[in-house]
Amino acid sequence: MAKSRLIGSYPVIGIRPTIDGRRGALDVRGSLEDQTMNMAKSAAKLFEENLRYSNGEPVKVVIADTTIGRVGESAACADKFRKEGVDITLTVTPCWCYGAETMDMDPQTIKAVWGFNGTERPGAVYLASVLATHAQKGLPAFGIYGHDVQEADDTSIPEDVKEKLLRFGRAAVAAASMRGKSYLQIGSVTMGIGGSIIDSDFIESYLGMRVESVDEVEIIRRMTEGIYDHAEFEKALKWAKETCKIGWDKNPEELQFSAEKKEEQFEFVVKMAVIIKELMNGCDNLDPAFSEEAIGHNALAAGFQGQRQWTDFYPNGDFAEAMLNTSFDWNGAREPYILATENDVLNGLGMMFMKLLTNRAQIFADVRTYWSPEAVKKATGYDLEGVAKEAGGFLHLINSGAACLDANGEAKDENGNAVMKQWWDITEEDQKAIMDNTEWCMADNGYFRGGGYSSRYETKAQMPATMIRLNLVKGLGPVLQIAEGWTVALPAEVSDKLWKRTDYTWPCTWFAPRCDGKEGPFKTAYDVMNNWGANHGAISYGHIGADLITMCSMLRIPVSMHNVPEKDIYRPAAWNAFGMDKEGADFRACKNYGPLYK
Ligand SMILES: C[C@H](O)[C@@H](O)[C@@H](O)C(=O)CO
Ligand SMILES: [Mn+2]
Repeated sequence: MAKSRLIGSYPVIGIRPTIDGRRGALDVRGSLEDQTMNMAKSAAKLFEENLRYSNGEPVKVVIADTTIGRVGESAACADKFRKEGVDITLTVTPCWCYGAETMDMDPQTIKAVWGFNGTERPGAVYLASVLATHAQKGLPAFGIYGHDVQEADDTSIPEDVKEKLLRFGRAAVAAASMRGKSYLQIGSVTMGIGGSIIDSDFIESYLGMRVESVDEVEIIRRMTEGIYDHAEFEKALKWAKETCKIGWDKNPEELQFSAEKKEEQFEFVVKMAVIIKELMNGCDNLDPAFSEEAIGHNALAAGFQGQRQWTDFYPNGDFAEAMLNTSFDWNGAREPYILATENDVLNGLGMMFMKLLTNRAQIFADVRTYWSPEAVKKATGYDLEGVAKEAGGFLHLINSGAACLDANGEAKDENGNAVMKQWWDITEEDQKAIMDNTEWCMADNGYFRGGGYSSRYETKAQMPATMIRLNLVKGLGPVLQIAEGWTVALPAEVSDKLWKRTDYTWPCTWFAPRCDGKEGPFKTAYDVMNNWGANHGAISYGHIGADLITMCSMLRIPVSMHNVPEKDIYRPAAWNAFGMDKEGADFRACKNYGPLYK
């Protein structure tokens, strides 16, 4: 599989088996060595078998050389972990240990502690004690304590413990993967959209990333001076000509470009995609004269201005945006890029959060329209059913460009269900089905005077989905909104009527949030939209709200709105000290701890 060229380490998980240090005639420590180290090995195996980096490789896990009974062993472990690039630690124990001596004191690591629920030794008592010490020292840690007592020789991991360990692991790997990578802004503010006014301080202090910025003229320079991988471009163009189904031209006759011009624009937009890829990740195949350009911007995510100026004059960036966000291209299945359109950096970061959590391609969309049951009935005669009916209507998610093609739902799982797969599972058959169900229509001349193409598809299947929005509020800082729900499969004639009332040549997804009918932002789909923080949403396959909540607590980004069941909310133990109202406590705790990289 094609590998991305992101430079910089991926976060390593370090397991810290802690133990009661007492020797003497009964040798308490000696009696616990095997059980303690076996816990560490079980946890390491669980992580290695279930967690992957965004490049598809299994997460690397290291275990301390010895169990940790006194501070000298804590220091030796910290030293080893520093050398191994450990960003995340899990302390495990079946017994009492001396918290302040054995805890992970590294302010930069993301921490969890698993106290074995076996009553022979007080592992749970250590857990409670060391979590209190973590709170006292301003080093919040996640606590894991199994619900049911286990036999002392039981090395299995109960399901509830597994769920917390893996949620912690996925969120911590996602959060720590951002460290040291770049967000690349191509162009600048788009049509006055606030989300495209980049806030470097937020990206640096909350995410540990840096902001890179290039003017869009850099794309023209590279085209003009041939600063791109020519073989890659030829391969991309050949693939695109064979694979992209050209749709129709909706523009008035007098504004339509000639066949030659359209052909020229198609080559232009494919070359844009190759060049933006190389801007993000560099390229080993450039002419040696371009050794500077070969380095790239080490971008984990990027944004393209997308509208306007460029699009008033040049063919648009929709092909580049759509293809880079998709789980494959002319090189086959590969790690999806994150490329936001309209330079909405906040939406691009939301897409990045969910790509890192799921290793799936992401959708960028306008939260365009709420359709009530009454409005749908009036416009189409159709009575809502299923999830759309339960949500009291649905939302039209549609934006030109940066919606991954995976979202047309043409990839199928082993049972034939529509799915947006983790990128390494995408088959040739999936790729063909996805491309066969995508058209590339001429760009709307009203919005894109410079021409180009827009990807067009409809998400025809019902799939679980999560829509988020990262907002910046002056005086408060970053907040995240989360709406779990489902894509809606509307009857073709109903979808067509509604879609035709707006941008019929753009990618279209109907979305029904999970609503509860109670007063508040999740009463109906209308309330979700009416409370949404901006014009855009980032949408992922799956119900991943709980993972997002855990990851946001690691990043100290409070969650201002969500429909995740309370039982699934998992944050550092110290959050409990900030009150019983989970949302308020989250705000107070995030404010108290502040950004990780301040
Ligand atoms: C009308 C604007 O040109 C479109 O881009 C609009 O649909 C948007 O996406 C604004 O976010
Ligand atoms: Mn938009």
